[in-house]
Amino acid sequence: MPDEGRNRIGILGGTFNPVHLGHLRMAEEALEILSLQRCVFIPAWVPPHKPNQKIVAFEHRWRMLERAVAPQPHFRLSDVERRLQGKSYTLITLKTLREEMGPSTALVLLVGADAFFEIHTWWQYREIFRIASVAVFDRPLPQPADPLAYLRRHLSDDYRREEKTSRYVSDRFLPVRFLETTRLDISSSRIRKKVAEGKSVRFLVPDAVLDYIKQKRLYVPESMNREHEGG
Ligand SMILES: Nc1ncnc2c1ncn2[C@@H]1O[C@H](COP(=O)(O)OP(=O)(O)OP(=O)(O)O)[C@@H](O)[C@H]1O
Ligand SMILES: O=C(O)c1ccc[n+]([C@@H]2O[C@H](COP(=O)([O-])O)[C@@H](O)[C@H]2O)c1
Repeated sequence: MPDEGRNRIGILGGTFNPVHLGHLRMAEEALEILSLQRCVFIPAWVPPHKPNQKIVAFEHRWRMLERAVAPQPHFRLSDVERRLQGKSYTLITLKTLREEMGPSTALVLLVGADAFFEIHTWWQYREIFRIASVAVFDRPLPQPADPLAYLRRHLSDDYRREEKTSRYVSDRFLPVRFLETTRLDISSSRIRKKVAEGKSVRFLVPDAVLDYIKQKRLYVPESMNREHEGG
């Protein structure tokens, strides 16, 4: 179904371990550039591709997101992946949201370039491109990637660049857009590392998230937490 006249909702899934200003800026720019009604943040219950990573409890990631998202009128938080349990496959999430939101809503999946160029490894990834259009956000990548070659190789060789809109379109799948957005070289992994080393992460996460990290002593090595408890 074409997007015209439908509510357009941005879907930003992630581990959010923790949520940071890169995520929030991504949602803010998506609202503006893509004329979205709102942007929904979806913390993964079990991120499918991070099996060996130490991830803080869903409850902590949720509470940090609440603090980051709640003050923003066009941002929402969804517990759909908590309700679904098991591994958080994006296709299942999108299908569930489509049922919940109904056909008058057009879903726009928001992903960073690092995640996008791995999307061919996601579960039944082709189906994702039938349910949601995709918007890709600039992020420094280890190697330059060619969007058209990638789409043709992994999805359909009829993908082409529409000059007027600069979207990549196909007769079989929904459009994909690469956005020129503010590049913020902020990542959750770098934030966790800094906290573990006792360094400041102020101005990388919202103050309310920083307070939560400090209060719960998240990302601090176990040994230091033991020292803390011991006085
Ligand atoms: N600074 C950023 N700029 C653009 N996109 C981002 C940025 N940080 C995260 N994203 C995107 O947001 C989504 C969720 O990211 P995620 O929660 O895994 O954060 P992360 O910073 O990439 O985490 P980690 O460093 O632990 O891998 C992904 O699509 C990711 O590409
Ligand atoms: O569906 C999949 O197979 C799949 C594989 C890897 C990542 N994802 C989703 O991509 C989003 C970003 O994932 P991550 O691991 O970079 O935080 C998050 O919503 C994940 O659930 C989804």
